[in-house]
Amino acid sequence: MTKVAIIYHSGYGHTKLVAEAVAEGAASVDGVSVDLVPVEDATDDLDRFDDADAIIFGSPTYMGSASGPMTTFMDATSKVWAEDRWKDKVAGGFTNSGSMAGDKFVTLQQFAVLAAQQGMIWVPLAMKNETNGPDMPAGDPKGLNRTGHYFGPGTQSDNAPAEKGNPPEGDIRTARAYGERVAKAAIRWGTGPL
Ligand SMILES: Cc1cc2nc3c(=O)[nH]c(=O)nc-3n(C[C@H](O)[C@H](O)[C@H](O)COP(=O)(O)O)c2cc1C
Repeated sequence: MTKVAIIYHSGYGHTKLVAEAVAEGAASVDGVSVDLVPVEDATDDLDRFDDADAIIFGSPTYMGSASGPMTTFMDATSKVWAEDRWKDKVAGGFTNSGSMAGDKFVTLQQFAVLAAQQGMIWVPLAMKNETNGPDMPAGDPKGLNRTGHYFGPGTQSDNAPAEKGNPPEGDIRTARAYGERVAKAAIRWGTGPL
């Protein structure tokens, strides 16, 4: 069994919906089990991820960076770093925010740098923005990767309750596809030392 952990923070529920879509995509791959963990349960229980083959980090973008609870978690992983415990695990990340851009890229970069410090193997989204062709207007909520982030999903929700349609279906589909991609990458990368 290949194990994919998704560690996320969500203050108001929007990023949680994205995290659930990432989990759904990963779980759709044969032979993959998923551990979807709110960051509040992860920071003091880092041993939980010892046997994960892939770890995906998710956070809303708050004030142009990962949220406070997520950066507290990131600091706590220095214990793991000191012992190289996440070295050679596959890594990924996603963020959700209110604006189409909203400085989401900073949050994705934070996750990629965390992965690099931990010696992990980062998996980018590898998905074209479906909404800049002639068939769909830029940013169409039905489109895949409509915010044009390549590091990982950069989804957008309106300042309204988190529910079906907010974030919109295109972003949820993008998140599902990313979960599936990271799970497949974990299978390809393999589980044991060389
Ligand atoms: C403290 C705070 C800071 C925010 N900063 C940003 C920001 O820098 N860029 C942005 O696009 N949206 C920003 N937003 C909007 C949130 O990213 C947006 O509401 C998101 O959906 C929240 O996700 P959550 O429901 O998972 O907490 C901010 C919201 C809060 C509460």
